[in-house]
This record gives sequence, structure tokens and C-alpha cells, in this order.
Amino acid sequence: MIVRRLNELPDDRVVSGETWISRRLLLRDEGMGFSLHDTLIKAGTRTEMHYANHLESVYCIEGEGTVTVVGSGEVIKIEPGTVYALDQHDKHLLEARTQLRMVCVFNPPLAGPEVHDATGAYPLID
Ligand SMILES: CC(=O)NCC[C@H](N)C(=O)O
Repeated sequence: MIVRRLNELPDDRVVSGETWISRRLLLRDEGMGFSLHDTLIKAGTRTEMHYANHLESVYCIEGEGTVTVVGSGEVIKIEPGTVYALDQHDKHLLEARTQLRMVCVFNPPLAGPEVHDATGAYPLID
């Protein structure tokens, strides 16, 4: 059994972008077939993402904001208890009214250091 504690995560499992901090609890090397992250999105920020190489599910446990589906323009309110699953690799804009705390699951699992490229995707790492 694998046990991880947020307060014991090594520094190399804490990865940041301009608008977010991702605490990567489970990664590819754990062999679960997915990665699991506890991610903070900074209040007042907008992040455009397009996970062309991954499927991501996002479960909000703290904070308020919206996610907009780029293309259709559909706006979804995000609050604790809301999950969105990007089953179509949907290009989307995440706006955090307050700090958001999100539990994120990626398939295929992240290897560890991934950050968004210019298209808003995470690269596939060998
Ligand atoms: C919700 C979202 O996609 N935020 C960006 C960070 C990413 N989910 C991660 O934890 O690596």
C-alpha cells in the first residue's frame, strides 16, 4: 500500500505555474494508472488550459469560480462539491474568484515535473 501525506511531500512533487501550485500526491511511478494532485488556484486569476494529451477530472473542495468551455462559451459555476471531467480534451478557461482547492486526476498519469506548454497542454514525457 502507498501512503502519502500532503505535509510530507518532497519539494520535487510541488510544481507551480503562474496561477497555480500543484501538490502531486501520486505519479506515474506509483503504477496506479493515474496521477492525483491537490492543487491550489490563486484567487483572482484566469488560466486557459487545453489538455490535448491527457484526460483530467477536477473536484473542487474549496473556493469559488467558473470554468468556461472555449468554443461553446458555456460557463460552469465551480464551488465545493463540483466536479468537471474534461472527457473531450476540452479547451477551457478557469477563473478563480477566491482561491480554489482542487483534487485533480490525470490519465495517463503525469511523470512529475509537467507544466503547461504554449498550447495549454502538458507534454507527454518518456
Ligand atoms: C485545475 C487545473 O487544471 N489546474 C492546473 C494544474 C493542474 N491541474 C495540476 O495539478 O497539475
